[in-house]
Amino acid sequence: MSYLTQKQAQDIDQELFNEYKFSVDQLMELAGLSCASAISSIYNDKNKFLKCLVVAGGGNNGGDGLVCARHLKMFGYEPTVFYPKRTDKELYNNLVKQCEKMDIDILDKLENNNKYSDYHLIVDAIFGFGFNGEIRQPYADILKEMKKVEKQIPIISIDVPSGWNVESGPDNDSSLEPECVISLTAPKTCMKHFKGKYHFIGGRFVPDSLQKKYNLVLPKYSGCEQFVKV
Ligand SMILES: NC(=O)C1=CN([C@@H]2O[C@H](COP(=O)(O)OP(=O)(O)OC[C@H]3O[C@@H](n4cnc5c(N)ncnc54)[C@H](O)[C@@H]3O)[C@@H](O)[C@H]2O)[C@H](O)CC1
Ligand SMILES: [K+]
Repeated sequence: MSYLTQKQAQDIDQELFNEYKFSVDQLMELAGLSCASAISSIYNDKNKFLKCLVVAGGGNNGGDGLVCARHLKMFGYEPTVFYPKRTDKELYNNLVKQCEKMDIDILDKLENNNKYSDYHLIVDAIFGFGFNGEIRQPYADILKEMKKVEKQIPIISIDVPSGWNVESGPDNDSSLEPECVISLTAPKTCMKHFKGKYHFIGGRFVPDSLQKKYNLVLPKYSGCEQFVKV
């Protein structure tokens, strides 16, 4: 199977926008839908897994999380979004509005009466392939708190486990160990270090010609599925 460097992931992303003329909203919708679909294929028992906390960062990974929350709600879950630093751009403002109109709470803070342990699943949509350097606040503290509950509450990371170096993977004691990762387009090289239970590929929007250009060898999607298990 192919693994992408950070630059390859960014190049493919740019090519999808510039040469293939997709808009970011389109790809984000398919990415978020594939994540919610993969999640519901595994964590399908609503008696055990109902309340989901989607932790969203300020970039497109966070946008995927906002879309994923909306689809989780459609699929019968009770998602809440923790969005500590909102990005004031039309795309993200609209995604927030869509969630609010679907009665999904968007929180700026998690407090004593609303904490990680109140949820059955945590969706990590903080950083994807745009992550670089040392983790800055407030995300450094947030990731530490998520780390504390990862043995009790399954963490599902969208595209890249947040805080991992996109290429070299986990690099310190506070690196998350998600139970499930949904790699979008193709896994990044950090996923060679993944030791969790479930790895999916999602984001079914890469045309054959682009797949050939980058020599991507990936598991094949079946039928009309939005995700494929690795
Ligand atoms: N082609 C695809 O596969 C698509 C994937 N999508 C998703 O988009 C992300 C990549 O999005 P991008 O906006 O480029 O970057 P991120 O969201 O990963 O991160 C940027 C965000 O994070 C901040 N940041 C970066 N480093 C740090 C740090 N060390 N400390 C704190 N904050 C940091 C930065 O300032 C930005 O706010 C990809 O992974 C997929 O999830 C698209 O949705 C569709 C196409
Ligand atoms: K992530």
